[in-house]
Amino acid sequence: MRNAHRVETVRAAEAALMARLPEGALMQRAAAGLAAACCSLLGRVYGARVVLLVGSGDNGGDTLYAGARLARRGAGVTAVPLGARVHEAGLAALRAAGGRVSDDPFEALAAADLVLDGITGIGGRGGLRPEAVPVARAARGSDAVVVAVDLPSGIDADTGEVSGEALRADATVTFGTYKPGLLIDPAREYAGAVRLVDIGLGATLPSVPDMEALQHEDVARLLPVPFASSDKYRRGVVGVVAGSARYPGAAVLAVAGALRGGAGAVRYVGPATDAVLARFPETLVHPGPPEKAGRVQAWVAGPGLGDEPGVAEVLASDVPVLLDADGLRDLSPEAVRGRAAPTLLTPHAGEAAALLGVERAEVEAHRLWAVRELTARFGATVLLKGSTTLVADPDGAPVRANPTGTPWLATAGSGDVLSGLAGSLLAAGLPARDAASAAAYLHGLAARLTSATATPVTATDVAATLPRAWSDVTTV
Ligand SMILES: NC(=O)C1=CN([C@@H]2O[C@H](COP(=O)(O)OP(=O)(O)OC[C@H]3O[C@@H](n4cnc5c(N)ncnc54)[C@H](OP(=O)(O)O)[C@@H]3O)[C@@H](O)[C@H]2O)[C@@H](O)CC1
Ligand SMILES: [K+]
Repeated sequence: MRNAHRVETVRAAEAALMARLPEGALMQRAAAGLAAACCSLLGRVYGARVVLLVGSGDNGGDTLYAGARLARRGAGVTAVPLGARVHEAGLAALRAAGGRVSDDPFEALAAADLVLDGITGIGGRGGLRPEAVPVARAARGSDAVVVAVDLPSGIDADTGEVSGEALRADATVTFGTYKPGLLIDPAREYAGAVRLVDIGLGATLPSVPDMEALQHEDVARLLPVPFASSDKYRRGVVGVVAGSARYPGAAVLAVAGALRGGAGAVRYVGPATDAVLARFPETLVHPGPPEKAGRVQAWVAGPGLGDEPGVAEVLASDVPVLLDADGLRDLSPEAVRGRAAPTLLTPHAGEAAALLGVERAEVEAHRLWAVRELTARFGATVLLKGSTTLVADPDGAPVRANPTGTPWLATAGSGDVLSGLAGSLLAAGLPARDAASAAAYLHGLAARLTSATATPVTATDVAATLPRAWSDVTTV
C-alpha cells in the first residue's frame, strides 16, 4: 500500500520524532536520501552541473545539504536563492563543500544537467510566486533533469490542486510519506516519478493514513478466489441493466467487464439481449424488468441505458447496486440514502458536476473535494473517474487514488467495462470501496498492458486484456 498523509499529520509526526533525535537529524536523513536519488538519476556525479533553486524554508535547507553532498562527490553545484531568507546552515555547508551561489538563475540553468526544486515544500501556500515563475519555466525548458524536493513547488500538498503555476518535475523525491497531492491530479502530473525516502517517520505517523493507493499485492489480496465447493451462485451473480436500442454496445461492454470480474454468472436485463448473446453466449439474459429476472448478488445499472427503465427497480432491491452513466442522471440523494445495502456511484467529471450542480472544470480542479462531497451527499461509495480515479467511502475510510490510470482510457465505452467489472466484484462479495478500487486498478492496468506498444486502445481491447491484468496482479 502506498500511504499518504496530510501536512498537518506530517508536521505532528515530525515534531514527535524530532523530540527523540539530535537537532538537524531529520534534515540530514532527508538530504542524504535526496542526494542518493540524484546520484542514481545522474549516473556520473563527478563533473555534473547541478543547480539548486532555493526558497526561504526547510525545503531549501534539504536542497542545500543535498547539494553539499553532491559537491563533495565532485559535482559543480550552484545555488540560486529565490526567497527573502535562506537556510543559513545549509548554505554554509554548501559553500564549505565547494558549492557557489549565483543570482542569475537563467545563466545557471542554461548549462545544468540536474535541477533541484527546493523553492517550497509542505510549507508552500498557493502557486509559485511571480518571481519564481520564469525560473521554473526556464528549468522546465532546459535540458536538465528536474527533481522536485518533497513535492513540486506550487502544488497543494493536501488536495492536489494547483492554483496558478507550479514547477513541472521529471521526478519527485518525497520524505517520510507520500503527500495526497502527489497522488491526485492535476498536481500528480507535475511530480513525475515519485520516490519515497524513509526518514524514520513511520514510527510516529498514525497507522491509518489520510489517503492511500493500492499496489499489486493489495489488489491480489482483494480479488476473489473460487473454492473447490464454489458453484456459480456462491461465486455471485451480477445483474447488468444496460443498453438501449440506441446504445446496444454499452450493454455488450458492461457484460464484457462483468464476465471478467470473478462473479460466477452474469445476468443481462434489457433490450440488447441479441447483441449480448451474439458476443457472449455464456450470459443469462432476460428482457426485464429486473425484479423478474432472477436472483443476483449485485446490480449494475446505467451504461447506455438512455431512457429505458430499471434504475428505480434495482435501487429498490436489497443487494449492492452500482450506478453509472444514465443511471446517474437526475439521481436524487434520497433515492440512495435510504438503501440498506451498499450503493456505488461511478461518475466521470461531467456526471459528477451535474450531480453536484457545478461546472465540470470545478470538479476537475478539485477532485478530492468533489468525490468527498458526493459521498457525503449521497451516503454512497463514489468512484470518480478521470486522470486519477478516486474512491471515497461514506464511513470515512482513507480516500483511495488509483495509480494505474493512463490517458488511453479516455475512450468510448471504457467506463461501461469498468462498471461491469466493479459490479462483478461487488457480486463476488467485495465491500463497495474494495470492489471500486480493485476494479479501477485492473482496468487501468489492462489499458496500460494493451497500450504498451503506444497504440490507441479500444474499450473492447481493455475488456479482453482484463484476464492478463488479473494474472499480472495475482502472480507476483
Ligand atoms: N516535516 C518533515 O517531516 C520534514 C520536513 N523537511 C523539509 O521541510 C519542508 C518544510 O519546510 P518549511 O516548513 O520550512 O516550509 P517550506 O515548504 O520550506 O516553505 C516555507 C516558506 O516558503 C515561503 N513560501 C510559502 N509559499 C510560497 C510560495 N508559493 N512561493 C514561494 N515561497 C513561498 C514562506 O516564507 P515567506 O517567503 O512567506 O517568508 C514559507 O515560510 C518539507 O517540505 C521538507 O522538505 C525535512 O527537512 C525533514 C523532515
Ligand atoms: K519543492
